Amino acid sequence: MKNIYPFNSKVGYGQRRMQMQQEPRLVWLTGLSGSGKSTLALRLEHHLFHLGYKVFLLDGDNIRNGLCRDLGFSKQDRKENMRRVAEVAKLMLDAGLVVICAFISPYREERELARQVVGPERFTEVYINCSLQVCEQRDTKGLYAKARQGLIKDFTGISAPYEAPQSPHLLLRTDRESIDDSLQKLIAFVEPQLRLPQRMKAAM
Ligand SMILES: Nc1ncnc2c1ncn2[C@@H]1O[C@H](COP(=O)(O)OS(=O)(=O)O)[C@@H](OP(=O)(O)O)[C@H]1O
Ligand SMILES: Nc1ncnc2c1ncn2[C@@H]1O[C@H](COP(=O)(O)OP(=O)(O)O)[C@@H](O)[C@H]1O
Repeated sequence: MKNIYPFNSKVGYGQRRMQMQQEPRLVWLTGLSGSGKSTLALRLEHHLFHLGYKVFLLDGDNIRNGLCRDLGFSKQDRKENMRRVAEVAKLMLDAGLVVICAFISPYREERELARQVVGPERFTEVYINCSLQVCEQRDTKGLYAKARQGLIKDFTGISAPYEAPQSPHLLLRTDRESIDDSLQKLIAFVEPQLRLPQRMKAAM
């Protein structure tokens, strides 16, 4: 790094958490296209918002419409996609927010990079596990059909790899349970992680 002089804010991280009354955390949803990432992420965001949490969702399709519109789906581009998203998520966590990320994020190495960028203690990995067969049957956007016809290259699960998490914090079998069941498990796992310790609540 040349001629760059990063500096620290005069506002401490503890002060921000107290003002926001929450533990900033990145909830990272990974899984195949059509596995249920967006469905669950949207509902989790909505639920947490109405409980009073300051929460924001970053979703692949939306981010690729702006910040990452110059990126495709080669391994290199997916890696850059993850790097940018992880850096943005870090800033949002540092500002005190709860962040939900919904990205296929097919490479273990890239998910690990995201974990390191934001700090492992603030990172919760949720594996949205749905068989390729069921995702393909759902084919909510018609992308699998196009991929099978060779109209989309590097399509995850068809012509590009998906490396499943080996020890996710939470695993949801969305091909075997209802949306409500998956959502309840997700909320029950995540929400307690967002509560400030009692002593910090008392300090406000
Ligand atoms: N080749 C290929 N492979 C996978 N997905 C594709 C592809 N081309 C377009 N799409 C659409 O892009 C969405 C995935 O974007 P992500 O940013 O989550 O992908 S990645 O994390 O960089 O792998 C994905 O959204 P989801 O279906 O919500 O996962 C698709 O709508
Ligand atoms: N348990 C479940 N969790 C999430 N989605 C589910 C579940 N069961 C069925 N679905 C359906 O699967 C589809 C998932 O699509 P989507 O959320 O767009 O996936 P992704 O964002 O991973 O591409 C939706 O049509 C949804 O209604």
